[in-house]
Amino acid sequence: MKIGKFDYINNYLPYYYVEKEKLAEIVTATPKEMIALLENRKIDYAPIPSFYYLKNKSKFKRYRFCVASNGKVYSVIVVSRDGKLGDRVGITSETTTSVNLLKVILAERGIKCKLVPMNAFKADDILKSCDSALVIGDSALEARKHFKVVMDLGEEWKDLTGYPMVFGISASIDDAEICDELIIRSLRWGLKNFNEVVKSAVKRFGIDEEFLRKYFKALKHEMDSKCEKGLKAFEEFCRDYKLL
Ligand SMILES: C=C(O[C@@H]1C=C(C(=O)O)C=C[C@H]1O)C(=O)O
Repeated sequence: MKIGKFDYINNYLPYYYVEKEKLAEIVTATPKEMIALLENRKIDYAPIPSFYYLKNKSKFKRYRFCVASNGKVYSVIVVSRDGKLGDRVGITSETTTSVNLLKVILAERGIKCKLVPMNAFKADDILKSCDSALVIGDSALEARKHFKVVMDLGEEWKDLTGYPMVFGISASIDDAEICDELIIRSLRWGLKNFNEVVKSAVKRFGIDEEFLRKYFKALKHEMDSKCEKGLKAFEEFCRDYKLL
């Protein structure tokens, strides 16, 4: 069985044990690439953007492994030079879920601005022609160092609904329960051996250890009843605003 993994630090902990023990073939890709890999049956199971899952529910089975946060997520953010949103918000080419989440948040807050889809994923590039930038994953972690965070979308969602935000959800076309069991087992191993995983990630990515600990603790990787409610609320908002 081939298992997809987001090419982001946010997938490092849950896959650490599987990769260390070589328990499965892992294929890394961006969230958008992952959809194509799964649909073309190049892989058997993977996290995919939750918005895409909601749009194509009948095509997929879904599982417990997810990429979520109950409050601040740190890696799905709008950044700018002056800390203001401005009129033109450039949207990273990597997102499927978060751009729709941003639409919901702006509409709920009554904020009007132009969302500009970009052919770029780094804040540096997006901010050349936009006032602010929605960035995700590792590019967001990098952007935090150089720009001001205008919004953390995990935090905004929690303020709006009281629920966690599920950004990505594991899915398959054919039955892949066995893959989900493996990743959940690996996730639990990672949480139990948190220090080893953090030390290894610091070495690999050269990120500040204190920040990494905070980041890994903020991420939720296993669906529970609160995440289910969060996902349902997101689906309802998206329907209300005709995004789905
Ligand atoms: C939590 C994150 O959310 C990501 C956001 C996605 C999207 O906007 O489509 C897809 C997958 C998630 O990994 C992140 O980028 O760190």
